[in-house]
Amino acid sequence: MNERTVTLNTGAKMPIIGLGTFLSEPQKVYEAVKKALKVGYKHIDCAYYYKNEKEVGKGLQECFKEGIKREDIFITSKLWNAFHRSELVAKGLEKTLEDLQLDYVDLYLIHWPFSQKPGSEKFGENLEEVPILDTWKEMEKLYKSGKAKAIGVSNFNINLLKDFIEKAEIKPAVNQVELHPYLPQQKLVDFCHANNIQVTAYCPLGRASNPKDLDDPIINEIAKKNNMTPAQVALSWNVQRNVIVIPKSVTPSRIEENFQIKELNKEDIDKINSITIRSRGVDHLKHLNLFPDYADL
Ligand SMILES: NC(=O)C1=CN([C@@H]2O[C@H](COP(=O)(O)OP(=O)(O)OC[C@H]3O[C@@H](n4cnc5c(N)ncnc54)[C@H](OP(=O)(O)O)[C@@H]3O)[C@@H](O)[C@H]2O)C=CC1
Ligand SMILES: O=C1CO[C@H](CO)[C@@H](O)[C@@H]1O
Repeated sequence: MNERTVTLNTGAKMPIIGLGTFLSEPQKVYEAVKKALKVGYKHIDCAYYYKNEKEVGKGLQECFKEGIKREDIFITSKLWNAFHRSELVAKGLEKTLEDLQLDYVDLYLIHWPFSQKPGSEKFGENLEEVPILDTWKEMEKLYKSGKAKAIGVSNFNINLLKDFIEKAEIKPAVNQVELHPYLPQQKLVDFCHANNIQVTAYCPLGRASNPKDLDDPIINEIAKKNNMTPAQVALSWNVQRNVIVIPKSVTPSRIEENFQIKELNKEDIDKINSITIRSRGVDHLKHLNLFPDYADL
């Protein structure tokens, strides 16, 4: 199952499992990237905001020297909220490319659907209004320049996407949102798929949620029965609905474990779908009070 890919609206294939890098300390992420590519990952999820792209880049370059080909690896990065002004979008990507030591990224996402003043590093400080479609126009230019082989969004709900799909010249290839058994957001996933937008699950192990998906008795029972770990069950569940997963780990054994997923039978999938506990771990938008329909995000 770990060899599966999804096809983007550009025709490119995106590996269904990638390595997440948020909160991965710089020196650890360097080792994590090397370990991941060694055990077969072909996809790394990065962001300017994570402040470790230089070390991700170092790890990638070392792997390329050892024979892994750049074109076989799928790299995602994200435009930080402080680079939404038209004149800053290309600069945001340039900084990322410089840090990653790459000529292009395979996918570049608008990280959040709101803007912060230039120079803002802390989430949610110094908000400012920049029309998101102006930012998107610049993203389209990056796509046309070849520096971003595909472009997409993150943390968009159905309402925000509807407007995009209507007005954007180039439609978003991907929407990256929080998805795990305690936050399935099936309506959003279905909407994206119906509109040829692939979906990436962040926090696929429920890192920020409370209660924890990985402690759930149903997930644990299914794991035990199938000789899997709870993490593998949570990842397989998303992959089996064609959702890309980007579990983060800096622990070598977990990096390997998260790549060894197995097909669950329909009965197990139905059981996971019958779980009614809901928990959103990343709920900044609620606190910023920016989107009245946040609940749908
Ligand atoms: N677009 C966006 O706004 C967002 C994007 N992201 C992206 O999604 C990625 C994944 O989400 P993230 O928030 O990191 O959360 P995850 O759900 O991937 O959980 C990561 C946590 O789980 C631990 N872990 C990893 N593997 C296992 C395992 N097999 N068993 C038990 N625990 C495990 C990790 O610990 P350890 O490392 O110590 O092994 C880490 O503490 C991010 O790293 C980032 O790339 C995340 C949030 C928001
Ligand atoms: O990518 C991200 C990682 O997770 C954070 C929340 O804990 C988000 O704020 C951020 O967008």
